[in-house]
Amino acid sequence: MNASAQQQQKQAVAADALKYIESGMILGVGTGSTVNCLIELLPKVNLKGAVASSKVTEDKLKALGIEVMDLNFTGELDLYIDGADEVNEHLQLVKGGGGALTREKIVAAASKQFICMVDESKWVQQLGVGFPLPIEVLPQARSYVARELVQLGGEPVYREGFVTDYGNLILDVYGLDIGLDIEKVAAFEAKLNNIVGVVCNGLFTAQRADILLMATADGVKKLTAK
Ligand SMILES: O=C(CO)[C@H](O)[C@H](O)COP(=O)(O)O
Repeated sequence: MNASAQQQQKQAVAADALKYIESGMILGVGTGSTVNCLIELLPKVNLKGAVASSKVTEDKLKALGIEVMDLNFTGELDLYIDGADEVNEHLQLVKGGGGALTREKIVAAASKQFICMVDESKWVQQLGVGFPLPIEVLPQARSYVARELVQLGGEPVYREGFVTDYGNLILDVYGLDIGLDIEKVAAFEAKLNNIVGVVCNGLFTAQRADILLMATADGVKKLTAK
C-alpha cells in the first residue's frame, strides 16, 4: 500500500470511529497519525472534555479548544480511542511507535471500552515480527535492561534522542519470539514488566482493544474481541 492510500485509510477509519463518540463524553484520546485524523474531526462532537495520552495529543486538543482533563479527577472513562502499530486476531496490540505507550496503557486501563483504529497494514499473524517492540526504560537501567532482553533472544536498539513524557528512554526490540497463543502473549508482556528498570512495554494484552476498526480497500471492518 502506498503512502497516499494508507493516509486515505487512516482518514476513513477515523471518520468511522467518530460515530462511537457521544455528546457530553470525556473521551480518552490516543497518539499518532491515525488519531490525528480523528482529532481534526472532534470539533463536530460536543465533548465535555478529553484525557490525552501524550503531550503531543494534549497540544492538538487544546489548539482546537477542547478541554484537556487530568485522569485523576475524571473517574473511569467511557471510551478510549487510539491507533496501534500491530494487531493480532485476539485484538492484542503492539503500541509505542510514537513513544507514548505508558500513558496510552494507563488511559486504556482507566476506560470502560477501548476502540482501536488501524489501516490494514497493521494486521499481523504474530506480534513483534514486523515491527520492533517498544519498551520504556528508566534511564539508569538502559544497559542492564538491554542485556536482559538479549537473554530473551531480542535485539534491543536504543531510540536515540527520544525522551518520553515521563523523562524515560525507549528500547525498540527486534527478534523477540512473542508467540501466537493469546495466553503466551499475555505471559510475555508480564515477563517483560518483571525486568527491573522496565517502566512499561508496548504489548497490550489486558489492555487489548475491545473493538477493532480496520480500514481496508473494501471499507472499514469492525471486529470485536472474543
Ligand atoms: O502507539 C502509538 C504511539 O505511541 C500509536 O498508536 C502507534 O504508533 C500508531 O501510530 P500511527 O497511527 O501513526 O500509525
